[in-house]
Amino acid sequence: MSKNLSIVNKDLKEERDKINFNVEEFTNWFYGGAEKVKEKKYIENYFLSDKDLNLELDTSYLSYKDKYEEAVRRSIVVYKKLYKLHNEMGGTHEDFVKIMENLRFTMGAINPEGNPFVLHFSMFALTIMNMTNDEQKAEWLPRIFNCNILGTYAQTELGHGTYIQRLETTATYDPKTKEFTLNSPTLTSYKWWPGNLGHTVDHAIVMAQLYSQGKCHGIQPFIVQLRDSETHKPLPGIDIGDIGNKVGFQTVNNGFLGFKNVKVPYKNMLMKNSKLLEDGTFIKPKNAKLNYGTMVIIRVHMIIDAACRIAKATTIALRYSLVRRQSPINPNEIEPKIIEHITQQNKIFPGIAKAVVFKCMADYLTKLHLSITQEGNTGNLARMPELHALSCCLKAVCTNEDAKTVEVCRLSCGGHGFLRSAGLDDVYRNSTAAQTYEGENTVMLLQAARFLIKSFNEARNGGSLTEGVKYLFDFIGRNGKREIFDNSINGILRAIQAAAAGRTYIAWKHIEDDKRHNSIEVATNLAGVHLTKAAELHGYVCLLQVGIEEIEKIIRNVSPALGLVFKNILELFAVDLILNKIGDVIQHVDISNEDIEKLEKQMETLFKFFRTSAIGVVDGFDFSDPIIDSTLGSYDGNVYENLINAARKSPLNQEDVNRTFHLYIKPFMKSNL
Ligand SMILES: CC/C=C\C/C=C\C/C=C\CCCC(=O)SCCNC(=O)CCNC(=O)[C@H](O)C(C)(C)COP(=O)(O)OP(=O)(O)OC[C@H]1O[C@@H](n2cnc3c(N)ncnc32)[C@H](O)[C@@H]1OP(=O)(O)O
Ligand SMILES: Cc1cc2nc3c(=O)[nH]c(=O)nc-3n(C[C@H](O)[C@H](O)[C@H](O)COP(=O)(O)OP(=O)(O)OC[C@H]3O[C@@H](n4cnc5c(N)ncnc54)[C@H](O)[C@@H]3O)c2cc1C
Repeated sequence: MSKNLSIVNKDLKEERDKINFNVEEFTNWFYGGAEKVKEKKYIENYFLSDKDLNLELDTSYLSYKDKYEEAVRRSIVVYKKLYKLHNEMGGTHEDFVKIMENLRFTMGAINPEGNPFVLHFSMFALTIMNMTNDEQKAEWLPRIFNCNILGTYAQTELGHGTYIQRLETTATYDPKTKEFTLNSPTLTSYKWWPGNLGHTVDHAIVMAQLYSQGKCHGIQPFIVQLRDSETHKPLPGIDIGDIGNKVGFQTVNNGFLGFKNVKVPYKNMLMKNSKLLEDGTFIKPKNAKLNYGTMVIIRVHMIIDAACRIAKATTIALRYSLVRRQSPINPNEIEPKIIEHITQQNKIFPGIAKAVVFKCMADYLTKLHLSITQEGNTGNLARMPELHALSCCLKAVCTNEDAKTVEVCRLSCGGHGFLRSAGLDDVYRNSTAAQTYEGENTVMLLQAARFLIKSFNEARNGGSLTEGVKYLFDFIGRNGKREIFDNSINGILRAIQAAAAGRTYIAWKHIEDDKRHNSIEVATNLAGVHLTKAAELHGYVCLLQVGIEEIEKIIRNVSPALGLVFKNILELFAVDLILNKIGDVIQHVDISNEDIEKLEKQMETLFKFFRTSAIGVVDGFDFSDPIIDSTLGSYDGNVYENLINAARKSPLNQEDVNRTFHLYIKPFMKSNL
């Protein structure tokens, strides 16, 4: 499945012949074991080989409406097969999760501009699983699982996406009728953005301000039916539609939604956290932020998505760079593969290292999320703020890096990178969307910075700190002295920690100084730029720290040859990071010009070593041709044939002369103006 049968370009073959580690061993690590790789390949093939999907059709040439309709048609083909496969596998919940995990990438190949049902299977189902009581689970989960109802997560409004405390949709409870009445009192209270909302789903989790006994009790989740289950017509009082063309996500069917006196039964308020008694008495949850739980889960999931988008983009950029020849380095020699230009290596190799380190972070964060959620289920919510801060911080840092890296990969493919058939545009659109959805990245960094400032205060007062921020003690302990740089991986980590702690101190001091003339809130706003920089640096500390810990474990468990590749990757990540953050480092670390020159030289040495492993690593990401979906990044490297074949499929090329010639061009040319 992963390799097509055409003859591989000789330049690419020559590269693969030189790989000095076992690519399959790397793939097994990336997907969590040989069994998981087998499963992935099976599931991918199971879906992608279905002729009913009609994947030959290039949907990018279709109209907005046709794209959506084709995406719905294809999704239904997939979901029917999903349930068939699930039954064949044994029908357990674990089987379902296994298929869904693998389907995530396959779905990208099937609906490159987004899945019109993605919210049903992610945020809608997750909210019902995590925020309902037992009775509600029993009522809703089977209907959701069987797709008897389809739903989305409707939180954001025209006027508010970030500051969700000020959402305006109201849900007013009447104990006499035991119903809520939902209203959108203003234009800005219209729900705006929820994926799949426009014309696809018939239900939604709606976040609305709960009013009971004359008081507002803040935003609460309600499950609301929006469309008739037979006719799919909007129910009375529901004003609903699609929000129109976007930068990407064209087939996700993001929608708008307004309510006018819509009645919702008492049992439809999700009651695991906050509770409303039938008489209208409100019972507060243990922590008001428990209702934000679905956002936290999705932010955690977004790290692996970022890793995989980078892996895909670097696969395309590297394979292309190994077959594209241009510009002799020595004037009398043949034109080299463009990867021989060291600037090209500088564009692509650090990206490959980021994909690997982000994958380590995704695994770490998934485990942390599980353990903190389990603690939460026993009533211990102490580590919720830590998880919130970490997931916000890494969501922002990883998706920012993701969008930047994917764009650099596009640029590294020169003009051909600008073609849709190169496959980098959809990856970029998804990356840049991820910078905004599930919490805008600046806002996410500011949330993480709140935790950093609190921890800094704690450290100053001799309190205790969570593991990930203990480096703040080192900064305080140095008492104004700079960290001395040493050129080892741990030395680089300490330097980034010193930069993060130093920037946290600058932000803290800024706030303390401003507090003399302003409120703490105003002072915090004025320190905003420092706060976001501190949180960003903290994100890099976490990535490097987890990267070091995880890769040390990996090296102990893989063959020596692959171990060397991992060591090389970790060093690439670390040296690239410190060189990119050198301004911040210089402020807080005793690092000389010679040290910096040494780091720059080290980067060149690392590139030299990685030059032979790079193709093995990207092949090891194991994206099959249908998933990579790129004229420049196919396994065989036959880019020029792929490009001309793709161009010939342009709708304009289906006839020699376009009608506009006779209609407009010829009369214009003959008119003598
Ligand atoms: C697997 C498949 C994956 C995805 C599907 C793929 C594609 C689908 C595509 C897109 C889906 C996109 C879906 C969406 O975008 S849904 C909408 C998402 N919206 C947001 O993310 C909104 C962002 N805003 C917020 O999250 C909050 O407003 C806030 C910025 C966190 C601020 O909240 P607020 O109540 O106003 O809090 P503050 O008064 O500012 O107090 C902060 C205080 O609260 C603590 N806090 C906040 N959140 C949490 C939490 N979740 N857990 C624990 N604690 C929390 C925070 O730490 C701080 O504490 P202090 O002690 O400092 O006061
Ligand atoms: C592709 C896509 C899919 C989406 N899917 C869904 C969905 O399924 N369901 C759903 O409910 N929502 C969805 N959303 C909405 C999304 O979650 C919000 O757009 C996002 O949380 C950002 O909020 P906003 O649009 O209000 O941005 P704003 O908050 O208006 O941001 C505008 C600017 O203001 C700045 N800003 C705002 N507040 C602060 C602050 N406190 N401090 C400093 N700067 C600030 C931001 O940094 C930014 O630069 C989706 C959005 C997109 C783009």
